[in-house]
Amino acid sequence: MLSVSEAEAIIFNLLQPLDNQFNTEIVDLLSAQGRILAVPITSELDFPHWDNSAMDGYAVRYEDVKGCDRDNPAILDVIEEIPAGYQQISRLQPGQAARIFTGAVIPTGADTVVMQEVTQRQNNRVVIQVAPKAQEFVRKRGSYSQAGDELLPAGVMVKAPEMGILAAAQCNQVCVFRKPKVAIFSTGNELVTADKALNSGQIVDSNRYALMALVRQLGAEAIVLGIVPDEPEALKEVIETALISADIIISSGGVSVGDYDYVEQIIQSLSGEIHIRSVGMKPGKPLTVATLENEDSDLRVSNSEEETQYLKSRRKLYFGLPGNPVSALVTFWRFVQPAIAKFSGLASGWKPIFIKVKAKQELRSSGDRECYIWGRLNVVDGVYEFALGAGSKVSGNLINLAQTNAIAVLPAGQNLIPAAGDVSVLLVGCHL
Ligand SMILES: Nc1nc2c(c(=O)[nH]1)N[C@H]1C(S)=C(S)[C@@H](COP(=O)(O)OP(=O)(O)OC[C@H]3O[C@@H](n4cnc5c(N)ncnc54)[C@H](O)[C@@H]3O)O[C@H]1N2
Ligand code: MOO
Ligand SMILES: [Mg+2]
Repeated sequence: MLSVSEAEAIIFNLLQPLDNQFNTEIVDLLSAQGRILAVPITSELDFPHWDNSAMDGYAVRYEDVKGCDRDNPAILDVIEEIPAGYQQISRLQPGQAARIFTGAVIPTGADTVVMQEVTQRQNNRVVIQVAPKAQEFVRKRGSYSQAGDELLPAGVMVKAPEMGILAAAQCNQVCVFRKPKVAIFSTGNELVTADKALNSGQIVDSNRYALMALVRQLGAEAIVLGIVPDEPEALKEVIETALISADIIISSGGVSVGDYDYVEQIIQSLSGEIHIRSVGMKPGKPLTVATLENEDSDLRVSNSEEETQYLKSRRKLYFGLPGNPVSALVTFWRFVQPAIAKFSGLASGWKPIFIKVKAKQELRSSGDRECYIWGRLNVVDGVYEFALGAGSKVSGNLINLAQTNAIAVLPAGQNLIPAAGDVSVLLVGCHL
């Protein structure tokens, strides 16, 4: 059985991330939030665009004010007022000052700004009793970045600061990676949708809803293909459908050793290659990972020869998650989430995030497999602490998974972490 790190390495190597030759689209700036930049962003603008004032005060010539103090104040004629957005009229001559406000253009002839708090106004003259440093409170043109500098690299997800930077650079059409298309379906005769009455022996296909939420949370497009009965033909059809429209396929259920677990068999019948059949982890042992040839609908339209070759070279990644709801979510968080994040074009921040924290309670595991115990990461007196989730830690117990934001990891061979001991936890529900 593969270790978790071996399985992770196999998955990350199988990934063929979206690239900026065939997998980009142009979106309006307002629709760029949450998208991933496909090309670096530069601007012809300098930032700041011109020398401007960092303070409300007076624009002066340093020569006129250097060395002044309470006994020898500098007294200057105030020749005009320059609020932000105003274009000055006259050039500052020796012995002159201009009233200036934060953000306003530094008038020609001035090179320093004196804060108004250290001045006294006397009609149309200003008395300055504290000598500033040369060029103090002047935001020099181009001091943040120069025309042509890279403002944002490719592979960055557009969040609030990046939205501001794109706007400041007047990047109104943004080139981003297209969204990953992730097909989701569930397998099992016992399953019904949430809106159906439950007959005896039936349960709701809760995995679909949870997995759809996780896929969307990553900014990917969820293609929900519903419930597939435990019939080989039905499963084959839905996988073929998924192969046409999706980059990544996620199924849950039917990957264990039961007589109705057909996923592996059908993947092989579609000449898929199975790379992972099970992993030494609990929960999540029966995880199945495969690749299948590209039956992309794009292949049918007349592409350029180059694009056809490109599409043919792109295999589809298949994750057969275990049916147990907690197993499905834990294997998603541990493997599928970083895989989709890397596939989506993120240059960094896609790897799973583990942090070392204190365990609030004693943590136990069988020790035979790498054990994932769900719970919550809380901040107690400014320090992260991992608190166990409620209820029995069995992989069918979805109900007690509520509010989970972290999963404690006990490596194989370690079956106990004492209360207040150090534990490594996997952050879930967020990625940097
Ligand atoms: N003899 C053995 N039996 C099992 C083994 C084993 O090694 N030897 N592995 C166990 C482990 S570990 C897991 S995990 C499960 C996984 O089995 P499957 O992936 O084949 O899942 P199913 O059998 O189809 O379902 C398992 C369980 O989960 C419920 N389920 C299934 N799909 C959904 C869904 N979409 N939403 C909510 N719940 C779902 C299903 O009703 C079953 O209760 O195998 C163990 N068995
Ligand atoms: O993989 Mo199972 O999730 O140990 O129940
Ligand atoms: Mg089964």
